[in-house]
This record gives sequence, structure tokens and C-alpha cells, in this order.
Amino acid sequence: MPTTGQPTAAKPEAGADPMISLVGVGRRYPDGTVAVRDLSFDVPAGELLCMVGPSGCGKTTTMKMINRLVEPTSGRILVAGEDVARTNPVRLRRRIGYVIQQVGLFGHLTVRGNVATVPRLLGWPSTRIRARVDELLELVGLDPATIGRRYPHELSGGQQQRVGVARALAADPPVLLMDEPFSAIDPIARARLQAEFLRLQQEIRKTVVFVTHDLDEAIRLGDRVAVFSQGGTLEQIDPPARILGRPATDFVADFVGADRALRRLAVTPLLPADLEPPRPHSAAGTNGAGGTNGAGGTDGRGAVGTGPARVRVGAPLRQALAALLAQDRDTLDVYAATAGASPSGGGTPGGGVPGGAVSSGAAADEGDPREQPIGMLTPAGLHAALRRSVAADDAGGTGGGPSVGLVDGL
Ligand SMILES: Nc1ncnc2c1ncn2[C@@H]1O[C@H](COP(=O)(O)OP(=O)(O)OP(=O)(O)O)[C@@H](O)[C@H]1O
Repeated sequence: MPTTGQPTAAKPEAGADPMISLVGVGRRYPDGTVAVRDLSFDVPAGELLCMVGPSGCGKTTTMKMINRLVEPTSGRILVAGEDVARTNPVRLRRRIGYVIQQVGLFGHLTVRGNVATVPRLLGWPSTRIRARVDELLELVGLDPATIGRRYPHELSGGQQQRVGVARALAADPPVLLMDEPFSAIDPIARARLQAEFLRLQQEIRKTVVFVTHDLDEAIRLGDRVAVFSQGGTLEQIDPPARILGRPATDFVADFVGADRALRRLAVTPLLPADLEPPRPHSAAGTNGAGGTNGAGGTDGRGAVGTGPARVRVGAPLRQALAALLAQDRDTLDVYAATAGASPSGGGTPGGGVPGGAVSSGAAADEGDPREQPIGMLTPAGLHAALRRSVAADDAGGTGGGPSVGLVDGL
């Protein structure tokens, strides 16, 4: 995948200056509606923050105050340390990419023309614009030669959304605001877009504020999730595992719902300690077919090269459960996180955002046929893993990272 011509930023460091700061921000509309009241939070550089909450709770208003599409009636907003109220709005918006649900592509311009809009406004030379457009279209998974020539009405909803992302990134802004960007897309294309966006974010590490109605989307994508209630009240801002494991208020507990234990499956990684030793047969094979059943050490569905993706240490428990259910046996071979690790980030020690662990990138991970599992997961092991994650939350922690070490503990 091509680069964006910028170094890949490291994960945000604790204590580093935030890229975005809201300090006591409020917004009262002229008709008296208080959309946001006394809101304060920081977004460190490189973080993907998802804002989630019921309709009308002030998410969009909050987002639009960051790029001055809506002016706060109280408080201050800083972007890269600069008070946005004192920044020329046009200059400000060049530093803040903006992606919305209805995309807002220009219908009379081709895909290339749309992506080139801001670089043209900035007066870039045409060779630089051409190179940048090629780079961005490839980055979002669109072929510049074919798709680049089309007009927006000749694209699927998912493709339009990708063009919207490419256009927002054109001038390489450090900040990206995304307002329900995938909500008009059907669920399958949406899951793919989410996975692709996570991979893209791992590469470009923008500071992203992402508004969504969908808690599962927030949990999947967010380094942290901000849960809002009416009046722009920030109920909790924490990593996804903590939102699910330790809701800070009754509102959050209600919002994440009674099935939060199930949602935890998506944010709890499989650890070596959850595994039994490898099955003797599956570990013993040396002929590439492994095991004695001639089916790659699995039940035949897991045959190397043709079967489902391998489950690796670090994968979310949800992926392990799905793999367990998809086969006839009641144990699952699990592979090391390192060799041929999934591009999802879930198998990458210290890498990736929490949500990255659920990237569907694992689908391509069929691995080396000679690779042997390092252990096996049983239903009891899966159960114990879930209980471990809940117990880790119950033991406390200070609200910093995910209590189950999604990022750091692998
Ligand atoms: N221009 C406006 N004039 C008056 N009230 C407004 C205006 N825009 C938004 N509001 C009100 O402010 C509150 C917050 O709206 P906002 O759009 O920020 O919420 P939201 O959480 O993004 O909602 P949704 O999820 O439905 O998009 C709502 O009560 C809304 O009706």
C-alpha cells in the first residue's frame, strides 16, 4: 500500500499535548435549545475517538464546533494548541478533513476532480495533484485508472464513501472529523469499510473524531469511546473494554445494554493462558497436512489454504467463538500471534487500536501450511477468558487503558 508521504505517527503518548481540547464548551441555539452544556475533554494526537449517544444528544453540534461550522456560545476549543475562535475558518478547515454521511461529492466532477478539490484551491502544481490523487485513491482501495474517471452517480454507496474519505485526506490534514460516515451503507459493505478504515488509520494515524449512533461501530473503531446523554453531557470517555466492563453511570450501563458481556467478546483478546496444550495430532504433523485426519490438523474445514482464517493469539474472543462454532469439533487450534500475523493489529504486539483486533483482515490469514498451532481453545477456556476479562475490570484500574491489555498486554 502506498504511503501518504508522511511518517507514520506513533501511538499517542500519555501526557503529550492534545491535538484537540474542549474546555467548558457550550452551545445554545437561538431558539433556546441547549445542545451542549459545559463540555470538556481532550483528544490526543493520533487517537480515534468515537462519540456515541442517543439522537439529539449533541454529538453533531460538538463535532461542528471543532471546525467552526457551529460557533460555541461558551468555552474554548483548541486545535493543535490554537484557539479556533481566533483562527480563520477557511484556514482552520484546511487542517481538518470532514467526512459526512451523505458524502457531499460534487456530481459534476469526476472522482479525480472531487479528490483534487482542495489541492487545486491550494494552488498545487498539476503534477503534484495528479500524484496525490493517485496515492489517495489507492490508499482507500479504488483503482485510479478506472474509478478515477467515473462520476459519483456511477459509484456504489461504499465507493462514494471511500472517495469522501480520500477527498478529506487530500491536503493531509492532521485532524479528521467523521459524522456518521458509514451509516447509510448496507451492513456488509459497512463492516468492510470499517475494517478498511481501521487499517488506513493504522497507517496514517490522524486524530479522528467519529460520530456514530451505533455502539458496536464505536466499540469496534474507537481507541476511546465518548458516551453522551442529552444536552451534550459527557457520561464517560474511556477505551471500549472499559466502557463495557465498568460503565461509569447508570446511563452508560443502560446504553451499553444487558448484552454487554457479549459485546466484550469483541474487545477481549485471546491470550496464551487461555489455551490448553496443542492437540497431539494437530501439533505432530510435519507433512503440511498435519494431524492424522489428512485435513490440516483440523476437522477438514480448517484445511490449510482453503479453510477459514486462522485464529491467532491476540484475536478477539468473538473471532475465536465464531471459528469454534463454524466447525464440528469442540476445540479450536490457535496459532502464534507472530508468524504471518493478521494485518488486523489484533495479532500485533503493542500495535493497533483496540478495535483493530476485530478487523476482518484476518480473513486473508491462512498462513504457512507447515505452521503448527501453539495451543487449543476449549469452550471452558473461552468461558474462563471472558471471566478473566470481567475480573480484571472488577479489580479496578484507573480508567487509563483497557483492563485486559488489548494493546499493551500482548
Ligand atoms: N440549528 C439548530 N437550531 C436549533 N436547535 C438545534 C439546531 N441544530 C441542532 N439543534 C438541537 O440541538 C440538539 C442536539 O442536536 P445534534 O444534531 O447535535 O444532536 P446529535 O446527537 O448529533 O443527534 P443525531 O444523532 O440525531 O444526529 C437537538 O435537540 C437538536 O434538535
